[in-house]
Amino acid sequence: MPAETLEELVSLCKRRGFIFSGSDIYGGLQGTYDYGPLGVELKNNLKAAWWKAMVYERDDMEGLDSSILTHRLVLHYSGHEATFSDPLVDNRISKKRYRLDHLLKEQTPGVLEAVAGAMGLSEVSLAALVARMLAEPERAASAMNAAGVVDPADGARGDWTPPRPFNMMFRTQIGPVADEESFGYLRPETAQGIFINFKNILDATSRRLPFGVAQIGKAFRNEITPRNFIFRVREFEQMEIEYFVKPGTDEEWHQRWLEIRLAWWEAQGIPREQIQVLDVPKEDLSHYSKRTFDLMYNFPTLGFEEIEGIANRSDYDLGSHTKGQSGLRIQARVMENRHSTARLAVQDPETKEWFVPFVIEPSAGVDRGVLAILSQAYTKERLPNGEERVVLRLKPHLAPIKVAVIPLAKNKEEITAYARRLKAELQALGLGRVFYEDTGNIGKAYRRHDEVGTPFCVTVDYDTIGKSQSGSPALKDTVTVRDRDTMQQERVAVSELAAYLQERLRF
Ligand SMILES: Nc1ncnc2c1ncn2[C@@H]1O[C@H](COP(=O)(O)OP(=O)(O)OP(=O)(O)O)[C@@H](O)[C@H]1O
Repeated sequence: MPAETLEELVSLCKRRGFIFSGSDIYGGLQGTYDYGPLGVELKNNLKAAWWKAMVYERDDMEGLDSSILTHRLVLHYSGHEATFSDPLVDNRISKKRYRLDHLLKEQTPGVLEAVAGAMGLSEVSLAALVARMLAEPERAASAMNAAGVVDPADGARGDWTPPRPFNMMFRTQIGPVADEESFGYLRPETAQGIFINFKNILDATSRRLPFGVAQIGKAFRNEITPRNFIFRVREFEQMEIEYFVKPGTDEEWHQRWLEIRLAWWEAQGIPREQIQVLDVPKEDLSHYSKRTFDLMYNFPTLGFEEIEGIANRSDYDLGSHTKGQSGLRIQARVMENRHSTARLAVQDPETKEWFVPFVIEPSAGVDRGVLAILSQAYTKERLPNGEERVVLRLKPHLAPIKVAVIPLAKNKEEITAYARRLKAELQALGLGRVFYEDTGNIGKAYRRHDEVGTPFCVTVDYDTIGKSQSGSPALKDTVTVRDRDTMQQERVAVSELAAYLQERLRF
């Protein structure tokens, strides 16, 4: 059974070194987290699993690592300067600041209906209500104050300001001269780096449609209220694919990518039934989207929330960034581009006509993925002896530590030397992290490794070195291998150990 509350995960993550609050020793920096010794392994393994399945195992993909610092014009023509904003509202009494849709979601149905009624809406669709409130901010403030919208921080009625859009991009000075012209942005999504490199990639690889470009990297959003641990943060990582297709084939590819991505999450240990596919209502779609499926994972405490969006971005992005827009019959509504130096289009091999490809974009959050995988793997079990054990049932390829090598006696030189040698040999196999564990008694070591998801513990004992009083000489050069999930122990010859582990850890 997955974790029941977010709190138990937060506690495990801190205690065992998966995730720490950012800038913690100076009081913390809201919306930032640091991945600790085990967290960095889990996160790297998740990214490697994505890259392997989405790039190496397909024949229609290329990779990219574009820069985080982004030219202002990229985010101007992408539409982010004008529209990448969330609705912000302040409570004059508590001085707290909220994202309007989040604030409204926390109100009782009665209060919500009263706000909607005062805004002249009969039905309460949150997206429509927020849009109306931003269009008429003064009326919205009166509506909220009259309806008694409460501040979730203290449960008291607030005195609300008119809502206003708040752009979520981090603007930063670039270069030594601090004038109005010398600024750029930290990218709010990795996607734009792919679009602006479309021609470079095409020229370098001679790809033909359909093909995709994959990228993993940091993205930054100045979220109004970062919250829920690593679920909503200001600095996070995305794993994004921009898959370029011929217009007219986009809807079919959109469906195909939905299936591919659900199967991938399943292979990472997230069963299909724990994910709801939300066909995002028209009024909630981003400015570039023709249609979007959100994959919503059933998080403890939070309920169903997005881990990945799969959008049909039409020809909006390449159409926005291309030069010579007028000759390309672009279908999306795009801003006139007066600056681009590249034609981001392809030629139809038969008609010889130039056109702008459509884009299907599966965009997954690494951090939300890590949280979902931890939630799903977290299990509390009652053992036959009445004790409780916490075990992270991670898929072995995601486990931060693949194998722990444990000397039974930490003061017996022959045993520790043997264990160290074995650790080095196993490490050389390239399985991932192999850990030399001599920090406690064997029972404690097993429990520690259960809790962090280590699939195998290998114990070197007196039998291994041929010095057991009761054991048989045949046990020399054998070790016990304990399985995390079944807790069964097997005696395995050291000469066969590499093959034994390789078979079970292959993915
Ligand atoms: N603030 C954030 N913190 C962590 N991950 C994020 C954040 N914003 C987006 N992501 C991740 O990036 C993915 C793609 O970004 P997208 O723009 O579709 O998110 P979004 O729809 O804005 O998310 P939300 O509606 O939850 O703010 C999301 O599915 C999510 O996994």
